[in-house]
Amino acid sequence: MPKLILASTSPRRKELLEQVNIPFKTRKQEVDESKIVTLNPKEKVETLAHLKAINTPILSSDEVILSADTVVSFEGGIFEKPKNEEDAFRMLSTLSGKFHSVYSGVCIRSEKKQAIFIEKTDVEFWELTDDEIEDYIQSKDPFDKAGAYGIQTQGAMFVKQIVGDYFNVVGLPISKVVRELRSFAIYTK
Ligand SMILES: Cc1cn([C@H]2C[C@H](O)[C@@H](COP(=O)(O)OP(=O)(O)OP(=O)(O)O)O2)c(=O)[nH]c1=O
Repeated sequence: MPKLILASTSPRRKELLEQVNIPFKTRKQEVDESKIVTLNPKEKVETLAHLKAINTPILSSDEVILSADTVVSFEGGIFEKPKNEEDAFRMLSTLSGKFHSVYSGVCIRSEKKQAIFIEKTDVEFWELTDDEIEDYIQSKDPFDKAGAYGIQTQGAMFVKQIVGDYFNVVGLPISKVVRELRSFAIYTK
């Protein structure tokens, strides 16, 4: 049986694999994300997911590496994790009352083969007041999340509707990941 290695420090990605009962270990990857300067969200998540996968060593021939990258895209701009409170405020006030897209790129690789795919989910936010945004920023929830919100945490209160896979917004389109892992002979328990 091949062994799955999650090349991620994201607690959400770990939880989603646990949720569907796939056995795995984690291995830290080091990638300088600032090197990827493209404004195309699909290209960005695809390149970064690939970079995370190839920067994670395969230590035995039965290992399969899984990595992912998630960004928020709005009117030609890409929102990653906010750098500070001002950055988080800028992102959330820009997304207020509008639809944006969340893109995740996923890369799965073994010694023999590699698969890369992208998933998009559209999210509509209610109109947000400055007070509401400021209170949310004080909770510190935005800072480890692309677009400065967590749909699975307090950021849920901003979401009017979504079109597409909810789990993709959380950072891993888990049902597609499960299907793709089958072609690497990795299965749920
Ligand atoms: C939009 C959104 C993003 N996010 C998260 C998912 C990702 O973890 C994060 C985007 O950062 P990423 O750079 O994709 O991932 P990461 O740095 O957290 O983890 P790693 O590179 O080690 O795999 O934003 C949420 O948790 N909820 C949300 O609603």
